[in-house]
Amino acid sequence: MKLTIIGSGYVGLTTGACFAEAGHHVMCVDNDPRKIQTLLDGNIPIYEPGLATLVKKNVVSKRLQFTTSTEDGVNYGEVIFIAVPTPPQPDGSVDLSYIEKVAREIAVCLDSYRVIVDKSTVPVKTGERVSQTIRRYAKAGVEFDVVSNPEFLREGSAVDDLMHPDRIVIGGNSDRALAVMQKVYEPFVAPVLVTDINSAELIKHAANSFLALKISYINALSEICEISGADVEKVAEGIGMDKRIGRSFLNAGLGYGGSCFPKDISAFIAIAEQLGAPLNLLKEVEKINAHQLNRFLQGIREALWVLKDKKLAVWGISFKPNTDDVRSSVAVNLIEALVAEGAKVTAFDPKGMEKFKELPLAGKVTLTESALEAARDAEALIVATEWPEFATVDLAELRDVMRTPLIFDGRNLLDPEAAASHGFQYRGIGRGTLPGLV
Ligand SMILES: NC(=O)C1=CN([C@@H]2O[C@H](COP(=O)(O)OP(=O)(O)OC[C@H]3O[C@@H](n4cnc5c(N)ncnc54)[C@H](O)[C@@H]3O)[C@@H](O)[C@H]2O)C=CC1
Ligand SMILES: O=C(O)[C@H]1O[C@H](OP(=O)(O)OP(=O)(O)OC[C@H]2O[C@@H](n3ccc(=O)[nH]c3=O)[C@H](O)[C@@H]2O)[C@H](O)[C@@H](O)[C@@H]1O
Repeated sequence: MKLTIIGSGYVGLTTGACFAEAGHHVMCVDNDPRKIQTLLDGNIPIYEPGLATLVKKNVVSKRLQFTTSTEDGVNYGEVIFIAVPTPPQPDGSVDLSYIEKVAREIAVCLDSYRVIVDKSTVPVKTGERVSQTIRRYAKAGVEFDVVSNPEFLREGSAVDDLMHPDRIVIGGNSDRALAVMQKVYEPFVAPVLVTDINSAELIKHAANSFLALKISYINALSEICEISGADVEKVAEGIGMDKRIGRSFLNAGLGYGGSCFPKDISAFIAIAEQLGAPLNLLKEVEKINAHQLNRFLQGIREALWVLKDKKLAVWGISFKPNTDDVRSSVAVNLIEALVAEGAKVTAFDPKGMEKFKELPLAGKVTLTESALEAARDAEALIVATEWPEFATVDLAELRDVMRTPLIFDGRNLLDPEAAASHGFQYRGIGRGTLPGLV
């Protein structure tokens, strides 16, 4: 099939490449000419494991192409996916202006029947507005259907998530459009759940919110563990062994970040309130998330007494491992707080430093070539992102390069006993009874 994707960012590009890999012909559109030029030059604007190979292969086989022209895209694809940003507004609700603009842009180019699919994460009832907008701006009599097909990929494992999804959700109110969508997903072996548009939109916000709720639950427990002398890692294991609960998303840490959870949870709260069915439970999830970073910072202050002019090493800048994405990264928020208190921060991230350099904060931080280099002469080391390579660092060497042996492990990545045996004072998250506590 011929498919078009409007918005060639994280979701658009990874989805486009995977659709092409599955045998479709895909045109990816973006209104950022620099992004499209980068792609036409054979470069990939994001780091995502496996993506570069997939894009190159499908460009060579001419299954994947790039353009800045929405008109070309609308003429090309039988199905037009919308994958543009849905950023938060100051009040937490979603800025839907990108979606509305694309709806108008598609409408004026429509000449014959198309299925228009919303892949961006949007509040319930957005599909209805997209449909009304297209109808208003399109030529009289032109046929189209709007479908909601939310995306569940995770950054860092996007290619695998897209090629082998847990489920595919298709929300539509027309049999004609649903039949087209079944054809789009025919090459993928995954259960398909067909719903109405509103339910599909709601599933996306509800799924992300539930995952965030799980994280906040274990983070709230981590505080009790610290006070009572229990170990949150064991508690998570014990809870997670119950199949009804599951161990995943019970990693205590600095809280959730990234370009999706923070904005999607606040968006869900806002739309629920707007519809008259407030989700106060999620307000608590947000509070716990903010409290977790504040608590961690307080622990650093208590141990170091004064942060001003102290040299602090931070390992990890990206919002999670295996991505270069630093959008709404808790690691960045942490660095910002340390810098604001006058600390001299030295940081290293395997992939996230280039994108970090685009932020004004980067001018106030020393970036290094390696994790050990960041830790040289540091008075404390803070682990902010759980890159696997940090876990295998030679602790003896680390002890040698650091000025004073303090580790604050915001992701429970290092082995506390090994750290203690190398003379470190170690503080993790919710690891109350462990040796060598700071
Ligand atoms: N990043 C992720 O892991 C996931 C994101 N989502 C959702 O997908 C949507 C997109 O997110 P990302 O891909 O991360 O955003 P992004 O910012 O990486 O990409 C969006 C792209 O859309 C382009 N764009 C904006 N307006 C346009 C227009 N009028 N015409 C053509 N292109 C236009 C931008 O230039 C940008 O390249 C959001 O709603 C997000 O919540 C859903 C699942 C996963
Ligand atoms: O809507 C989206 O954009 C996506 O949001 C998340 O994916 P992503 O943000 O890429 O990454 P996650 O692995 O979910 O991690 C999100 C945040 O939660 C944190 N986290 C995750 C798991 C955990 O146990 N503990 C924890 O603190 C991570 O450090 C990270 O800051 C969801 O997992 C995807 O299913 C969804 O498609």
